[in-house]
Amino acid sequence: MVKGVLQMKKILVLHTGGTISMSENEAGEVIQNEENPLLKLTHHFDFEIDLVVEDIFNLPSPHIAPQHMLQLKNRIQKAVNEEKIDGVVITHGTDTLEETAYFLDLTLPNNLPVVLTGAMRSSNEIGSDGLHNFQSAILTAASDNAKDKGVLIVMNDEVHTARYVTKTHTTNVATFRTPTFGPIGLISKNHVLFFQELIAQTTADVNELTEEVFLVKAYAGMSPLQFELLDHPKTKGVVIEALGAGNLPPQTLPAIQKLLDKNIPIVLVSRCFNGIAEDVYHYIGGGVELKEMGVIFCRGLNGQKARIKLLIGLSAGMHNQELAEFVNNATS
Ligand SMILES: NC(=O)C[C@H](N)C(=O)O
Repeated sequence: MVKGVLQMKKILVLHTGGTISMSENEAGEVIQNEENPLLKLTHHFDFEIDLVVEDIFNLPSPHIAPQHMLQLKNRIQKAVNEEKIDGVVITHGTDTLEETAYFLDLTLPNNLPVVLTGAMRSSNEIGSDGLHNFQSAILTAASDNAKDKGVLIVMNDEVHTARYVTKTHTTNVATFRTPTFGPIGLISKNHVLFFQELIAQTTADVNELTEEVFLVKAYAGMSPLQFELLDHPKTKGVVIEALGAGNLPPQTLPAIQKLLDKNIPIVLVSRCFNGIAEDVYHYIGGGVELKEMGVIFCRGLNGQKARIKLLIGLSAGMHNQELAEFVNNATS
């Protein structure tokens, strides 16, 4: 590098598939492409950022599994160690984007910006949001202010954290929201502006993944049968989206106790869209009783992210108290 000359930022772009890389056919169906249309469109960008582009997968995001997330983590770690990159952008289908983002948030120790984005309208639809979101994600990944903020999601001119963002609408371009406290930043034209940041969390390195961590949702009159069926040698952990502040129908308790007696960790979040689950209610099936039974309360995460956290804790070899503290998500 010549002294006094600013070096161009180098951003690793990993395309994984999703609507952002798809097109609509004549029948109005959204289909996969052999070649990512974004590759042909980047000449529209007028910033000087060196993009190192890789089609790591070409999958609709319902086909993405924790094994793919692990592959992404390993690829990013390799780039950090060997390729002198300044940031990473991952394009991804939106259906499971929050799970991949949170997996990376929990497993990548570095402070480098890692930004995920996607699209709600495919590449040839009127008002397609893919190229714009891609550009915003690149600008964010190249921003010095995006360092040390954990993994970020950039969609529709907003910057959200992997920890608390969620997909809230099936089709609307403003689908990604953080119900608890909103986005942490905004994209205003080509400027990335941050307004708040999260308290740091514990990360865990994983090289292999535990299988069979389940997610179940509670409902009025819930049958204990669902928990009885989970009493299986392959079951490694269960996350329950409980009612309200963290309560369950009383008839489910004996089956849950049986799982706990077998040392299967049971993690509880709320099925509510907003707020945290806590041991507030003291009646049969209330949070106080569930906590006394040994159910782990996970604060503020939704069910799918609590499942990723339990999966990572178990995969990192954590048990009992250590696992409970990791999954609890408490910072005080
Ligand atoms: N908007 C999208 O990307 C949704 C698509 N079904 C996916 O997740 O791959």
